[in-house]
Amino acid sequence: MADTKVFLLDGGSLVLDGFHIWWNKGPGGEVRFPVYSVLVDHPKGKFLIDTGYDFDHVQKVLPFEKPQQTEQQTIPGALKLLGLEPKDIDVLFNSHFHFDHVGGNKFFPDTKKICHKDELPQAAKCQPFEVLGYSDLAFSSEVAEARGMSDQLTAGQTHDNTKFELIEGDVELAPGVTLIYTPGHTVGHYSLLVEFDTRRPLLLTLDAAYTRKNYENDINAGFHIDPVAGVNSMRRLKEIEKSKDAEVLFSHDPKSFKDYRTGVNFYG
Ligand SMILES: Cc1ncc2c(c1O)COC2=O
Ligand SMILES: [Zn+2]
Ligand SMILES: [Zn+2]
Ligand SMILES: [Zn+2]
Repeated sequence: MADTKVFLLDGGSLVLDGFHIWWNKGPGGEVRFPVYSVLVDHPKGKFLIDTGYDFDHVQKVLPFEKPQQTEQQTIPGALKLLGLEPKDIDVLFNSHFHFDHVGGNKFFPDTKKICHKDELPQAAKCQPFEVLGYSDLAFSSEVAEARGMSDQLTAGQTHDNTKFELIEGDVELAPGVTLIYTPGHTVGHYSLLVEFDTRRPLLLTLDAAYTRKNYENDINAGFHIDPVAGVNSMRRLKEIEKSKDAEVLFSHDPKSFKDYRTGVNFYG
């Protein structure tokens, strides 16, 4: 059987203050960090994990994050680089519903979508300090309506073509492709473990650890719903890293991202 391939779809970058990236630690000052999505090209299908941010949304709602994104760093542009279109994706999984992970969901009306069972109701009725994170609601007409923001929906989006299959706990999406439940950053956050025939596994923390510094020092990002759960999730990921001898990739690490394989380069 052909081996699994993992592509990182470069989604451009954003800016946050260092105290948001490393909560209570810093250092402060502007930090420009990468945003990417993950395409797992598996013999059983093409699985897309997250869809980056929508440039217009960030410009309008979070202009202070100074979005930088070329056409090729949109989801359709990144897929086109691989000779693919949104309709070629079999399953779209959102690690969580922060705006920098759902911005391209609207391109997948006919794709099976999956998320954690608690993430959807949380986005529909979130804590006051989560409003910015859960600010792009165009991934779900149900959530947009619940938050009184149906104006964010594009023409043609309905309950039916924005509905999600709900999961809980660790779930195997396909043989060797495991969603690891890592709550803390959000109630329903997931990390991703991909195992291969011909190389060591990849453990993608996604937002359970923005950077290596967060991960190695058990430092939460400034955005979290439960920092104790967040620390426990990082500790669990380190156990998995050890037991699987996995290569760890972080979601928003300016230093590490420079060495990550993006574009047509893949892991596998
Ligand atoms: C990158 C990112 N992730 C989460 C949040 C924000 C971000 O910029 C702002 O408010 C949030 O909850
Ligand atoms: Zn997040
Ligand atoms: Zn309705
Ligand atoms: Zn993020």
